[in-house]
Amino acid sequence: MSAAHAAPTTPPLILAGPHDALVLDPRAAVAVSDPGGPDALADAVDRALADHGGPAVAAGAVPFDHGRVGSDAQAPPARILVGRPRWTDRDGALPDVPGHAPVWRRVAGVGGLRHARRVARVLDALAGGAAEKVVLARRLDLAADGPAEVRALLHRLARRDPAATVFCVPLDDGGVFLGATPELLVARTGPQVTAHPLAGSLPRSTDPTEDAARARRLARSDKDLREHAYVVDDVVQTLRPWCTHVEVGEPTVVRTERVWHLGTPVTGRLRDPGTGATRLALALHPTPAVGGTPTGPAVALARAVEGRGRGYYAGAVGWQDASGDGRWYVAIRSAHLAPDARRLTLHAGGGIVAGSDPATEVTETDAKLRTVLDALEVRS
Ligand SMILES: C=C(O[C@@H]1C=C(C(=O)O)C=C[C@H]1O)C(=O)O
Repeated sequence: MSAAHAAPTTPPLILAGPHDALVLDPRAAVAVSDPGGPDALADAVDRALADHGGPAVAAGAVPFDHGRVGSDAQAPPARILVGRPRWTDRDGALPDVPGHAPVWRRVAGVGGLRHARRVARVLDALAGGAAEKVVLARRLDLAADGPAEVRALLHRLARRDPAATVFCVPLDDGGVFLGATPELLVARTGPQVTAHPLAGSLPRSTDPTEDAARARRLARSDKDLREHAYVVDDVVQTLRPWCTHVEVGEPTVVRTERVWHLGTPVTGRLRDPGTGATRLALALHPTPAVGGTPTGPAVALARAVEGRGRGYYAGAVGWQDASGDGRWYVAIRSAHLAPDARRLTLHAGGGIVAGSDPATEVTETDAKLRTVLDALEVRS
C-alpha cells in the first residue's frame, strides 16, 4: 500500500488543557466495560484503577445519554481506558504535524431555517409548561476528499483557542471523538472540588469595539442570566450532598475564540475523601447547560425535536487517577470522526428559555460550530 493510501494511524487518547496534558496509548491500556448507570460506572472506574495499581489513570468519554433508561437506543457505551499516561505540556501532546489536510465539505445536517423552526417549536412547548429550559442542538455532517489527520486537526484546535481543553478519544470501532471544550464540568484535587458552568452566549465580533460591547451586553442580559442561573443552581444542588460546604462566585464573561459565555466558579470541600472525580462528574451530568431543566422533560423534548441521538456530544470527557483526583469537561465544541476517517459529525446547541429568539439561536449555534469548522478550514 502506498503511503498516500495507508490507513491513518490511530491517535492516542489526549486531554490537553492550557497548562498540562495527558497522553494515553490505547494499545497499552485496558478498556473499562460500561455497566450502565452513573454509580455503577464510577464503581467500575475505581475498581479498574485499584486493580491496575501504580500511577494509572482512567480517561475517556461518556455519551450524552449515559445510563438514561428508555433513551436513545443508539447511545454508545462510555469509552474509558485505564493505563499509565504520559504527562506532558500542551505542545508536547499536540505537536504541529506536517502533512496534507483534506478538503472538507458539508453533506447534510440541520440548516439555519430548520433550526429556527425547531427553536420555535421548543418555545411553544415551553409556553405550554413542558419545561423551563431546553438545550436544542443541531447536527452537521461533513465529508473529506481524503483521510483526516487527527493530530494536525488537534494542533489547529489548540492553536486557535489557548484556553480550551483539546481532547481526542479513540473509540473501539476505529472512530475518534475529538474537540476543544471551554467548559469544566468538575475537577477534584484532594478534598477540593471545582466546577465552572457556562451558559448564556453571544457570538464574538471581529471588530474590537463591537466585541467588547457584546461582552458587556451579555453580562447584563436578563434572558442569559436567567438561562445561566438554572445551571449554577443545579450544579450547587448536586454538589451539596457530597460536600461540607459549597461556595458560589459571581458570573463573569468568559472568552472563547468564537463566543462569549457567562461562567460562574463553584467550589466545595468533599465530605468523604473517597469520592472520586468520575463519581462527581456522573452525578452532575447532564447539567442544564446541555440537558436543560427539569432534566427529564427537557431532555425528552430535545430528543423528540432533534430526532437523532447525540452520541458523545454534550457528554463528558476527562480523567481520574487512583487517588480520586481528576478533571472532567463538558464534551462540547466536538466532532465524531467515522472509522474511515473521512466523515465527521459535528453538533452545537444552545439553551432555549422563554424570551429566546429563533434567529439569534441560529447565529449562536453557527458561531459554536465554527470552533471545529475553523480548524478544518471550512470557510462557508
Ligand atoms: C450546548 C453547547 O454549549 C453550552 C450551552 C451554552 C448556552 O446555551 O449558552 C453555553 C455553553 C455551553 O454550556 C454547545 O456548545 O453545543
